[in-house]
Amino acid sequence: MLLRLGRVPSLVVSSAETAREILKTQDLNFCSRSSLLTLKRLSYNFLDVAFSPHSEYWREMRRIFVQELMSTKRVHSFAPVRGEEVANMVDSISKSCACSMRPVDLTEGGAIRVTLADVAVHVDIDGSNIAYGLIAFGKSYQGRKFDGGKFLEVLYEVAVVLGTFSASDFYPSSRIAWAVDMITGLKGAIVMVWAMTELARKPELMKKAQEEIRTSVGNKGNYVEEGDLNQLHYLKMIVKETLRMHPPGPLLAPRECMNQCKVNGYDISPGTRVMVNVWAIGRNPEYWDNPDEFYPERFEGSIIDYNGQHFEFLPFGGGRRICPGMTMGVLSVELALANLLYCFDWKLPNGMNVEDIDMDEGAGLTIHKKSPLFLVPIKYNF
Ligand code: HEM
Repeated sequence: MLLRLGRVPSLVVSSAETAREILKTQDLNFCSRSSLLTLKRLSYNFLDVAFSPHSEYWREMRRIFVQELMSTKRVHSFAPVRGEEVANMVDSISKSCACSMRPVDLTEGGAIRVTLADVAVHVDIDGSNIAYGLIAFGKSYQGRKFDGGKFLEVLYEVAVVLGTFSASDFYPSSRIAWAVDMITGLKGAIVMVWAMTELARKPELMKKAQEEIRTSVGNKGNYVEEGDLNQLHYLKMIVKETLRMHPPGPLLAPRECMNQCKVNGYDISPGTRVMVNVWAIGRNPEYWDNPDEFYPERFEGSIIDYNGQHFEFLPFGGGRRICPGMTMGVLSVELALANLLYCFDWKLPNGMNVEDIDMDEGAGLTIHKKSPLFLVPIKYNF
């Protein structure tokens, strides 16, 4: 579908077959990003990886990012940081359920977001020479006190201000939200919230996941550790199913066509903005049975994965611009979700029924839950 948004010809791709054409067969024609003014300023004239147009500079930056920061070895070396943050999250929820049956807010600003933002920011900033001290966020920053919450606050504020002044974006604030998510990896918060929302609507699935985790991990410690995750097949299916139904980047990050080419017989001009609608593809009945049903079992014995090779399931995109933080993002989500399910039973607040859970999605280029998710945690004791 070709739309003209302002003066920008914008191509929306909504089938797995055409997504393959864009992200694989003709990836070299479509692996640039649009040069939006807001992003240009936010990224100091595209000095980043995510928004930089295709160039020698981007190739080199991405190579460094992938090899030095996001290699499997490096991501695993951050395990203690993730463990510490997840423990903080569990402890803070434990405190609130020790005193009362008070519901906790699991959405933005709530326990989950803080945890994953901290983990992601550790890693993001660690990439530069400012370095590894930051891994212990809140502790030291080249000898100075570093306040992670404040840092995020400032980042958001700058983003919003830039969004306000830009005339060139058609969705200023949401595009900026995407930018901030991209920089900080906040999309992992989004996934956690949807996973808990879907499980709250289907208590039998939540119970099944809890049984798997509690049986497999037993009572050897207070938390699920990263080494335990390999055994948790059902949990992994829940994360996949959440990414299918609620991909945090429903249109990926907009690409830009670099060369005159043909897609499905149509002429596409250089400069055309390209959005791959992975949300629609993930809910297309041609590829998925009962696509609107949250049914993690559909991944049982299936080879479909989010590695960019299965074009009906593209939560991390594909081709040269595929998300380089995939391993890190999935690990963080799996670990945090496993701990929420291992350490607590979850109930709906008094007077609330499953049908009352609001599934509305916030508008924008990232799809977050519009209203907060309040659940009552009950500490589980072996
Ligand atoms: C569950 C969590 C995450 C999801 C669902 C996600 C999703 C995405 C998507 C859809 C894209 C666009 C891909 C494309 O255009 O084909 C992307 C790009 C990117 N992501 Fe992620 N991401 C996640 C976590 C992370 C984390 C933790 C980091 C870094 C620490 C990260 C860093 C990036 C970067 C740098 C890009 C731009 C790559 C480029 O343009 O070359 N992401 N991500």
